[in-house]
Amino acid sequence: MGELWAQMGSLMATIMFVYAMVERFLPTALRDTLQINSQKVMSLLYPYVQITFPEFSGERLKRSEAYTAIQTYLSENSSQLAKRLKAEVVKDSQNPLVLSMDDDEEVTDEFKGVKLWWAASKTATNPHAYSFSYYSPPDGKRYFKLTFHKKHRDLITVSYIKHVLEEGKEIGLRNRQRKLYTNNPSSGWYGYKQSKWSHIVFEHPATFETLAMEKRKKEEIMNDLVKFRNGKDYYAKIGKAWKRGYLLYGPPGTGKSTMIAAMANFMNYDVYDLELTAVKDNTELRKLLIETSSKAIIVVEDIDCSLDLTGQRNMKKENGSNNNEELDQELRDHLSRKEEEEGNKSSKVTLSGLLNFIDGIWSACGGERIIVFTTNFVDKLDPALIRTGRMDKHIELSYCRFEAFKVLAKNYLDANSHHLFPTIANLLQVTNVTPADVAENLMPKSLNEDVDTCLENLIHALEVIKEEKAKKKVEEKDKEEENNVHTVEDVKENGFIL
Ligand SMILES: Nc1ncnc2c1ncn2[C@@H]1O[C@H](COP(=O)(O)OP(=O)(O)OP(=O)(O)O)[C@@H](O)[C@H]1O
Ligand SMILES: [Mg+2]
Repeated sequence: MGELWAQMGSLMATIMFVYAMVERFLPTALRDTLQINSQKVMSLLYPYVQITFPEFSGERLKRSEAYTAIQTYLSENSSQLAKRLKAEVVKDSQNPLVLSMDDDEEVTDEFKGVKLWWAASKTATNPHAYSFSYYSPPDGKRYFKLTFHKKHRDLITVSYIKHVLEEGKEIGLRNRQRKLYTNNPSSGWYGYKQSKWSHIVFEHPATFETLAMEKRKKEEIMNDLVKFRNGKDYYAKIGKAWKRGYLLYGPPGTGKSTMIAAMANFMNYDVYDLELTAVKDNTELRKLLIETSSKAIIVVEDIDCSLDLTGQRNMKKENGSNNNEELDQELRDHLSRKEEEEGNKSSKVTLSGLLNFIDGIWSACGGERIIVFTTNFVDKLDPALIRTGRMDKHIELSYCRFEAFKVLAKNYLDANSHHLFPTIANLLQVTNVTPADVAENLMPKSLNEDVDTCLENLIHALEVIKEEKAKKKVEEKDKEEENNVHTVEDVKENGFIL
């Protein structure tokens, strides 16, 4: 055995010596030929292809999207197989602790029957280069290495990598923490902390299940949303931008804002709450649109109050305090200056600007976006704004009827049925109360209030409303009759013959 080791040692020494001689004395051209041929021999002996995906490519500024997507893909699909895992706290993720494979760990994957190997590695840094330095050596550059047999080159480079990147992005979007954005006034768009939108984590708990609404109507909206979500290819086929507009209208407290939150939770989308009065002009509006991401709901609440879409602002000006004769000149001047200032400050977004925002050429950028407008007065809106194609689906949220009440009773009291339900059903048919009012009455106000007390409270409130309504009706009838009598007396007095 000792002899064998001695022979091995001398063989190695000879090889090293020959290699050094070749390096030193062989002409460069000959050396290159030798190298190419040796690589050919190696590739015959080792028929595998390797692709590396570095964490930072080029300038070390931005993490490579491909690296992040691969990491997410591998965390979800292969981390169960890895023996050594790395735990990272990832910001903006639903589950902040994400496990991924550790450095120098290898996992296998399979694609259409082909086996592949993924390894997480790190380039080594030379510690001697930092031996006299105050700083510790930097971490090596991380990368993923994909290895597969060369006969599957086309399948892997064309289909598999695309599949991994798409799936990784999809998982990332699914696991991300959703955000609620609101637009900043343009004075804050530039400078050190420039941003057009500010955000917080979106945590509204509303769902379609808790939304008080007729079941049929609810299902119709959910089906519409699902169809939209799965419609990427369809929209491309018909040559339409992948977006859909919803107009939610109804009296205050009927659940328009709640429905938007339910939609966002159902679709797993971010919400951009656009405050139009803070947008100076159409150009700013377009810039804001460009900065929105895909998989988002863009909301404009109370559209009738946000913009001069109805000619209201002019009316307000005409009736303004400046016309008051009693005001002295100085005060009038002051008010007119102030109005002018406000006019300059306020939004110059026009109807055509908003229409362009919804379905102009720019609106197609980003894709997969829902635009929602809400209003209390649908009749006040310009028909151009809500025509089909812009606002594709009009949803009326109305007063609370029995079916909606049952959802609220289940949400607030865990009551699926009760002997007081029929009384409530009858009362709801003759009173126009909003789900917000019903919800308020159903909510227990103290620890002593049980289901019976809450339902009785609601019945009492509904009866009061019913009585008031009846009283109002009688008063209106009396007034009408009184007017009729006056008319008859006037006619008599003026000598007309009936
Ligand atoms: N359909 C509903 N289902 C469940 N809860 C509702 C519903 N409508 C109203 N509510 C309750 O009433 C509150 C007010 O509702 P919401 O803010 O959604 O009304 P809105 O229609 O947006 O009113 P506004 O026109 O004043 O903006 C909500 O917090 C919710 O608890
Ligand atoms: Mg609202």
